[in-house]
Amino acid sequence: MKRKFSYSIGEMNRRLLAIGKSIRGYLVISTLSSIIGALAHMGLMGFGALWLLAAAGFCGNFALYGILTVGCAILIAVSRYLEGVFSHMGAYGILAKMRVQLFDSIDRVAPAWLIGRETGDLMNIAVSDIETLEFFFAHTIGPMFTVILLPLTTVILAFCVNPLYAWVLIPIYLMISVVLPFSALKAGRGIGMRYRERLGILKSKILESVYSIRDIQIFGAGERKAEEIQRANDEVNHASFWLTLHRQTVASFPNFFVYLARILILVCAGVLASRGINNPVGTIALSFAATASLSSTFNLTFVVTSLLETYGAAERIFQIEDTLPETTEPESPVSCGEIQTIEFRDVSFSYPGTEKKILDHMNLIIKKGDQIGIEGESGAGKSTILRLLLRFYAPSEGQILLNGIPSEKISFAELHKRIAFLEQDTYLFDDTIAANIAVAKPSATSEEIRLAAKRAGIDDFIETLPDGYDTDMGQMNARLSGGERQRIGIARIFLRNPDICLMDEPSSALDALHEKEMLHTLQTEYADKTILLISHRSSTLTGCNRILKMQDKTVKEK
Ligand SMILES: Nc1ncnc2c1ncn2[C@@H]1O[C@H](COP(=O)(O)OP(=O)(O)OP(=O)(O)O)[C@@H](O)[C@H]1O
Repeated sequence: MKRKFSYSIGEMNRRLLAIGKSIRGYLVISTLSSIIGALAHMGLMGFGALWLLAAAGFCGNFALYGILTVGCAILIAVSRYLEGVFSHMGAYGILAKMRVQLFDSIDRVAPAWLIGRETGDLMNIAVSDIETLEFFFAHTIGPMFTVILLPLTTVILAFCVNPLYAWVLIPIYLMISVVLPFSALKAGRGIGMRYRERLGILKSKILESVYSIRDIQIFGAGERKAEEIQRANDEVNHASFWLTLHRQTVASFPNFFVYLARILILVCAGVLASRGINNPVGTIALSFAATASLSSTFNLTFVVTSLLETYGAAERIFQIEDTLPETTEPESPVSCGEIQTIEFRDVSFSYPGTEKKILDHMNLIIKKGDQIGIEGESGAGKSTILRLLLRFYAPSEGQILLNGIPSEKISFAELHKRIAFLEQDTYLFDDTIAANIAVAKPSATSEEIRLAAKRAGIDDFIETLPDGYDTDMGQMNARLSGGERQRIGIARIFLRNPDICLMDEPSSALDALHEKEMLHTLQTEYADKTILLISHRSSTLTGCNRILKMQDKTVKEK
C-alpha cells in the first residue's frame, strides 16, 4: 500500500537537529566519544593483529603494539561510557523541552482542534511518541559520523597497503553505509508510521474503557469492549509483525557484505601473491581493521530500522505543531473595556471542512445585565453560539462585536478575562480544593477563595472535609457529587469575576433541588452580570429575563 507522508526524511532530520541545537554541547561530546570509540575498536583489532604478528616474529615493535592495543581497549571503555552518559543526558533534556513545546502547540490550536479528537491518541503522542524521539538524539547522530569516518580511515589504510584492497572495499562500504540504510528507510517508513498510528488507536481504546468503566458495567458492554480492544491489539500485532520482519531482514543483509569483504581481502591477497607482491602483515592488519570498521558501519542499518518508529512518531508530533489554529491572536489588539453590549451581526457559520450551515444570517444584541436562556432542539446550534463568542471558531460570514469592537481584534487574554464558561462537568485537578478554585485567579488570597466558595454555596461542605480547603482532590475527586463539582466551577467564576458568564447545560448533572439552588445562587449573586444559559430543561431557564429559541439556523425571541 502506498502511503503519503507530510514530511520528507531530510525535512524531519533538519527539524530534529534544529530542536537538538539547545543540547549542542552534549551532542558534540557524545558524537566525539562515539567516533573515538569506533576508531579505537578498529585500532584494537588492527594493533591487536600486529601485536600477535610481532609475537610470532613476523614484524617488530612488540611492546609498542601491545601498548597501543591496551590503550585502544581503555579508550573504548571510556568513550562508550561518555557517549552513553552525554547522549542520554542531552536526549532526556530535549524530551522535557519537547513535552512543553507540544503542550504549547495543543494550547494554541485548542479547543477547536480538540473537539472530536481521541484523548488516548493525543496522550500517546504526548507521552509515548515523544519518548520514541530519544532514539534520534541518543543513538543516531554518533553513528551518522562514524559511518563516514570509519570507511574513510579503512580505505586510506587499504590504499597504503595496496590500492587493490581499496577498490575492492569501496563498493562494499557504499552498499553498507548508503544503499542498504536508505533502501531500508524508504521501504520501511510506511510500516513504522502504521505501527505508531495503530498503537495510538489501541491506547485510546484502553483509556476510553477505563474512563467509561461505569457505563460499560451498567450496560453489560464488557464483552463488546474487550472484543474491540482485542481487534485493536491484533492490528498492532500485525503492524509489529511487519516491523520485526523488516528489522530482521535489513539487519541480516549487511552481515553478508561483512563476510564478503573478508573473502575479497583474502582473494586480493591471493591475486597480489600470485604477482609476487607479498605483504602478509599489512593484509592481516587490514583484514582485522576492515572487519571492525564494517561491523560498526553496519550498525547504521540497524539504527535506520529503529529510526522508522522515530520518524513515525516525529511526523505525528510535527503535524500537531504545524496545525494552524482556527482563530489567531490579533496583531494589534484593542481593549474593549467592561462589556456592555454583544452583537451578532449577520453571522453565518459552518464547521471547518463541512458544508452544512449551522447558523445562517443570525442577528442578536445582548445588553449588560441580560440574563438570557437559549433553548432549542438537540443539534440546532446552541453550543456553537457560545463557541463563536469565545472565539474557538470564527464566523464564516458576519461579525461578532463586543462594545462595537470586532471580537477578532480583542486579545484572547482579555476575552477569557471578561467571559467565563461553565460546562456540564467541572474538571478538578489533582491538587487541593483551594488550588482548584484558585485556577481562576492564581494570585487569590485564602480569604478571596473562601468568599468565592461561600457565594457558590460550597464553603459549608468544604469545612466538613478532613483537611478543609487543603483537602487533596486526587483522592476526593470521585467522591464529590455532580452538584459539588459544579459549585467548585461556580466558585471559580466568582473568583474570576468576569463581565459575562456562559453556561452550557450547567445543571444537567444535578437533581431538581440542587439545580434550583445553583440557579438561585447565580441569579442573586450575579444579578448585575450578563448571563447566557443553554438548557433543554425549561425549569432551568425560568429565572432568565430573555428566552431565545434556536430555530431555522438563527435565534428567535420567545
Ligand atoms: N467540530 C464540529 N465539526 C463538525 N460539526 C460539528 C462540530 N461540532 C458540532 N457540530 C455539529 O453542529 C451542529 C450544532 O452543534 P451544537 O453542539 O451547537 O448543537 P446544540 O444545539 O448545542 O446541541 P445539543 O443541545 O445536543 O448540545 C450539530 O449538528 C453538530 O453535529
